[in-house]
Amino acid sequence: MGKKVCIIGSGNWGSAIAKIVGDQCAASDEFHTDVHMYVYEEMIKGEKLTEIINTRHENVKYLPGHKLPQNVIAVPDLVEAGKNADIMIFVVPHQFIRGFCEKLKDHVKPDAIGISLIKGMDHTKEGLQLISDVIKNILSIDVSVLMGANIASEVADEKFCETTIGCTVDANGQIFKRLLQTPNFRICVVNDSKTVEICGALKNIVACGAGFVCGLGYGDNTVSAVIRLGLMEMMKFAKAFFPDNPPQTATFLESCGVADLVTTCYGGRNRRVSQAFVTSKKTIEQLEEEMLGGQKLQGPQTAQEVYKVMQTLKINEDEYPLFVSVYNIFFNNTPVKNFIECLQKHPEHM
Ligand SMILES: NC(=O)C1=CN([C@@H]2O[C@H](COP(=O)(O)OP(=O)(O)OC[C@H]3O[C@@H](n4cnc5c(N)ncnc54)[C@H](O)[C@@H]3O)[C@@H](O)[C@H]2O)C=CC1
Ligand SMILES: O=C(CO)COP(=O)(O)O
Repeated sequence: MGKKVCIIGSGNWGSAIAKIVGDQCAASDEFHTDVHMYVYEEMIKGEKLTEIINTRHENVKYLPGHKLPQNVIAVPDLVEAGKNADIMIFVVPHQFIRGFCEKLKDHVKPDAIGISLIKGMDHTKEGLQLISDVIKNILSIDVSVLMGANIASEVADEKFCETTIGCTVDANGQIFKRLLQTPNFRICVVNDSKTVEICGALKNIVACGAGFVCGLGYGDNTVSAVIRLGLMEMMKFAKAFFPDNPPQTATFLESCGVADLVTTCYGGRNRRVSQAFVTSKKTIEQLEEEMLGGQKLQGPQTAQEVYKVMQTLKINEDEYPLFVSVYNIFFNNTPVKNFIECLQKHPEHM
């Protein structure tokens, strides 16, 4: 019969990954051919998005211009989509994951395994929680992560790229590799799962900084400085906030680390929208609406979550000037021209 795979999410990245998963499941005996994809129902010019996907095999809103394999079946009911799945792929904007898991609770197979493609973090009274831990704690299943330099439209175009799977159970990492690796989507599996996930979340804050300096008219040298100083803050953060899981430096050299930073700081939505935030003087909400057509930014909210946890844990803000500056620009009306000061006074140069 093969393992049943379901995809929870159908945005830009969710749809691109559905292309890969659908093709791989159709071609392999290890996996059941039909793939359920949970789709948040919307009306598009009078038609349900799920009906469009199931008849025309295209997600016209979030990944227009790409055919989805016919064995990818859009399901508007979350519980129905996840029911009976052996493998669950979570790929929704991080702000929605807790609510989704609460709905799925008690409706997933006890021996199901999950993988999170979600880049972001959750802030609770106790501090920061990784998205994989949110899923794990609510659904009581093992959860791996997949993060890398993977702009969805390029992956959907089958342009070569690499990615990183972080797992705590080696056998599960290998199942996900067999499910997801293609000639143009090459996967390295590592066991430093938490660091892989932290990289995926924090690089979005750094990309906002890259957008700011581009919008302010600085050059490539400045973007590179943002990338490097951002990476130093990411590494420090991973060490300080997850002391029980010392990060392996090598993990930052995988696709999930430096490579994803470079990709997102040059071509990602966080970089593009943050640049327009400087040049257009519009709000992030307006720009998200105008530039992304329903897709969701993760960087500003992650900056806010990271800042809140620094306050909760009484962490010295001066240790993370870039993260704090991105937060202050988005949420405290700090003029964006001040962003350069966080680079000029960075502790890395003291
Ligand atoms: N798009 C990309 O290039 C990449 C995205 N990612 C990550 O993947 C995750 C998901 O991103 P995307 O698939 O790009 O999503 P997206 O940015 O396209 O977001 C839109 C999705 O959110 C859903 N949605 C909108 N309002 C909703 C609501 N009120 N309740 C529930 N769902 C709602 C929409 O139906 C749609 O599926 C994010 O954490 C992102 O950082 C990771 C790698 C690449
Ligand atoms: O994560 C991504 C590329 O790896 C996409 O980044 P954005 O969300 O900034 O587009």
